[in-house]
Amino acid sequence: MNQPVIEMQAVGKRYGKLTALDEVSLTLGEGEVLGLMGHNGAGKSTSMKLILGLIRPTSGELRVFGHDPGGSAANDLRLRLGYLPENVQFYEQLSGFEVLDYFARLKRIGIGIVEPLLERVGLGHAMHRRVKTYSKGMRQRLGLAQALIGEPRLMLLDEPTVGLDPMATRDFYGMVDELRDRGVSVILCSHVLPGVERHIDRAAILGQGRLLASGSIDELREAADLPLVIRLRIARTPESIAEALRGHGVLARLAGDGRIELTLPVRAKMAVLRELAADPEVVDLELEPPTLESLYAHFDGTLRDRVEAEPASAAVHDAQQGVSA
Ligand SMILES: Nc1ncnc2c1ncn2[C@@H]1O[C@H](COP(=O)(O)OP(=O)(O)OP(=O)(O)O)[C@@H](O)[C@H]1O
Repeated sequence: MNQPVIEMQAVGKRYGKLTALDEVSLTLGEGEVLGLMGHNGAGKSTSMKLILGLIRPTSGELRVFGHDPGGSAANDLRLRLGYLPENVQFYEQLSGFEVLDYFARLKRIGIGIVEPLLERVGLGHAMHRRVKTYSKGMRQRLGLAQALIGEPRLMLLDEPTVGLDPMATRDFYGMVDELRDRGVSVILCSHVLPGVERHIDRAAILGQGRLLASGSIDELREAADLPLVIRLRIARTPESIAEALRGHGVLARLAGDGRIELTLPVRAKMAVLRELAADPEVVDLELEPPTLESLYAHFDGTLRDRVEAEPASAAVHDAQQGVSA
């Protein structure tokens, strides 16, 4: 396997007594898109700042393209990184062209890249308009163009689609897909974003600085073992359907749109589908595997369980220490 673009081994970051990141281990390969998810204060921005070399870990080992991002290779590394911060701000009086020209000069990249880059993010038509006239989606495109200066091999995108309408969000993910196709590695940092799962290879879920789960969506689905939902168009009562599928662990209820919603264990999927396919009264059915949102809620729930269990286990530990002392 090629050298990972990012290698985090038991990385910790403390601010005084506060543990912002607690022994987090993660890798990111070339051309991989990772969704870094977590609630407010989970440690997402801290992870980004560590990777960017803006802060140093308190413990553990972090390598970006094989180097310490806060070490002597930091300047070279930054040329290979692109960063789109949350709520990106620009000089409002400048045009999109002038903004990008300014950032290109900071990175010591020739002005010749500015126009093609603005075209690439769909701002060609507005490049000479002042930023203050740009919509949220246009500002976000400009932010992406800024992050793309110098053709970075690793992009860090912080909450990139917050506030974008569905079309602008779709366009934005289209650009992420394009980056992946070019072999660029991407970290999409977010609270959970609807629809993001199609555009990421793996998700990592942080909670209170700990890595609660990481893997492909399929791996997370398997680990979470959440029930599957099947929605049926059929002129029968939920009770009669549950009765017909007895033995498969199926729950049935009438959904708001008149469909019947079945909830069942994943292991019963094929057996239930075969029975439904053979039933002439089933007009239509939709399969709804657990979404990233429900997986996130599941793993975030495990954090709450752990935190609730911890005082008890700590008390047991203290008690045991007391006995042995
Ligand atoms: N410079 C700092 N000094 C002290 N504590 C900090 C500092 N930066 C972050 N923290 C704390 O570290 C924890 C993780 O913060 P971080 O910004 O990484 O969270 P986040 O997941 O990005 O949250 P959000 O979604 O709100 O941006 C929080 O408890 C935060 O208060």
